[in-house]
Amino acid sequence: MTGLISVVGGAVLDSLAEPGRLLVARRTAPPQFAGMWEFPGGKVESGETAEGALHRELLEELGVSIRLGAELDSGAADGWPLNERAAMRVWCAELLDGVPRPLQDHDELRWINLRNREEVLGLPWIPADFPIVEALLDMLQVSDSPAVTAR
Ligand SMILES: Nc1nc2c([nH]c(=O)n2[C@H]2C[C@H](O)[C@@H](COP(=O)(O)OP(=O)(O)OP(=O)(O)O)O2)c(=O)[nH]1
Repeated sequence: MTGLISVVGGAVLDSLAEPGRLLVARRTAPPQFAGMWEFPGGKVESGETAEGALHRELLEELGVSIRLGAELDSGAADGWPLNERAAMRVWCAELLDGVPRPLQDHDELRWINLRNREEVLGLPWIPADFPIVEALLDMLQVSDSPAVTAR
């Protein structure tokens, strides 16, 4: 146990097999993150698995059910560091049911084109997310698809 707060995020793709677009969400709170883009998700609750938390968060926040693909490898069991107290694990995912809507915590959702690296990285992401977004872009570029279709 590291004592870190566990956060999970979904890199929701238009297709796990042939990813072309990524669903991103603009936060409304807290003030230091309002207006910034992120991977929809949230904190793992007591008694939940990380994957279970991600399913729950995306249902609550976006009203969708998802199929999980591969986890984006951070090289650490806790995932990607967000700050001194929290780390986030991120999974690729695709929609199974529902049309994403900003039901909670976000005021806008957007499908962005993964092939336009400058546009993706030009969004005002939460600062801690930039290395994660870069790793996602790298993974999707180098892979013809198997890396995101597992599970
Ligand atoms: N969901 C999400 N949170 C992120 C990202 N990047 C990042 O630094 N964070 C931070 C923001 C928050 O401090 C924390 C996640 O908390 P949250 O507010 O989304 O969690 P939650 O939905 O469970 O909300 P709550 O119960 O605490 O109100 O992680 C990201 O890409 N997605």
